[in-house]
Amino acid sequence: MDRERFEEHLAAPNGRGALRSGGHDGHAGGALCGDLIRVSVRVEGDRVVAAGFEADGCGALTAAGSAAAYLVEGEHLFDAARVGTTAIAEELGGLSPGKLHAADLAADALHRALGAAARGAAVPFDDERVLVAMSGGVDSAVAGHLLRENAVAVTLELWRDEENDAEASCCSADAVRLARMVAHQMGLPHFTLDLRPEFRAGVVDPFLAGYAAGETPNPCVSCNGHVRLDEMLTLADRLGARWLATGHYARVTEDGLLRAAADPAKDQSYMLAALSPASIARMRFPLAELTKPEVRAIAAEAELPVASRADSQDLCFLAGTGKARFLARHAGLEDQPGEIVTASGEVVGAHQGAHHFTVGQRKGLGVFSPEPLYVLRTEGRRVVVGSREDLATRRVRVRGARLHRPGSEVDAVRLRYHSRPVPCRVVGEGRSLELELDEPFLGAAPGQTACLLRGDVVVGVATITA
Ligand SMILES: Nc1ncnc2c1ncn2[C@@H]1O[C@H](COP(=O)(O)OP(=O)(O)OP(=O)(O)O)[C@@H](O)[C@H]1O
Repeated sequence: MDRERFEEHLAAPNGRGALRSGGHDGHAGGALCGDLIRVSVRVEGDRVVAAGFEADGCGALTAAGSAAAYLVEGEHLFDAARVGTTAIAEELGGLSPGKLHAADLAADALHRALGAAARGAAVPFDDERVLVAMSGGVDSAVAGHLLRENAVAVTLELWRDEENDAEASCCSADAVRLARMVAHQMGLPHFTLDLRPEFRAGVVDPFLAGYAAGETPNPCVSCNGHVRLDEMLTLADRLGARWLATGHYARVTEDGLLRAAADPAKDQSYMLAALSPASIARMRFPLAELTKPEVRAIAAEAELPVASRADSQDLCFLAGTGKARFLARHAGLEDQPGEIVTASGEVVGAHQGAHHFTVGQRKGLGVFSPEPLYVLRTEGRRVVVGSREDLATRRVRVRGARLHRPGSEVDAVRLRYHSRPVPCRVVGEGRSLELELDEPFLGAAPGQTACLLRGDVVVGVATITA
């Protein structure tokens, strides 16, 4: 460690107290670690014209804030967005492992400030440039790697609360740091975009309302369709990027519709079903033709530090919490005991709360029966169960339908993320439709997405209704 640069930054910090107003702020640290830092930048066009910081903590934090402000002021926005923990530590002549935390916090704050400022930036348009959505997972890291010649990276902060529900998930600060490190290792500019208010209003609140109304909502479909990809496309405009790429497994047809990925086991077109054709026209899915083992092999070959990182398993905001606790905390959906009854009204058991059940559910009913029993529906506090035959349906009503092709072209529907498409016919017109299925389907749950297909091409989307 070379103390000289460190001491210089400490003795005469660059930009300390600067930009109390007129810039965009990013904050990092908190009560837990005892260090707090604000970094501010003012961006005009494609340049960082001013930078400043304020730090409350150890000397290393002040030096790191000063280094961050010094490294980005006067720089092109993309060069500023290439400054991370390593560059800050290097500017300080190297930091001991104990002090590296200060550089991490300064980089966190800097990237939040750059992300906020980027929403008002105006970088000249480049037909080849692609904004890559990097979550800190292996899929999007490989997407970034494959497009690295023309890529700029962004990571979204979607959810964080006092009890840190999602500390292990794609939305947490750790995942943002990891994504930033991977992007910087590839030489890419990286931005952190704080979408917590939009995510709360557009995804979490409707999710909570859906459960409160006895439905089983599909938050990832609405997040992709109406929140995160729209916001990233707007950012792409600001950063002069024509394209937006993600690590989803999906394809785009020549006439601009979504199509299932080459690997049916990984296909995520269902999760993207609510994307508008205008958005699809700007999307790139570099993993479209790959299998997961191929993606991991590319990551290992390129020595990406996330090559063996586990896939995400749950909704990002539920990680570390579980649905029941989340619903109790955020929607006040406390357990309310009730009866489990058959369709004819016979009481066959008891439960702790109807919101724990989904139409089609078989496990966890706690009812002894010679024949398997399934949840048919919930009625207030009562959970109605029945046989497989009772559950099977050949008619499904949907609401909020949006078709990109005439209804007569729909030949199948996927009624759950991992279920097989069922051949069907659309009856009716407008936003409320009926689907006549060629074969019975078990467990069409109100609130879930109905992904309307022609072959393996997504030609429409709707929500299953009661
Ligand atoms: N917080 C985030 N910030 C930026 N992009 C994200 C974020 N979360 C997800 N994405 C984008 O959406 C894609 C699909 O997200 P999903 O949550 O399904 O993760 P995944 O399939 O486990 O992918 P990955 O391995 O990249 O995390 C990701 O590959 C990434 O491009």
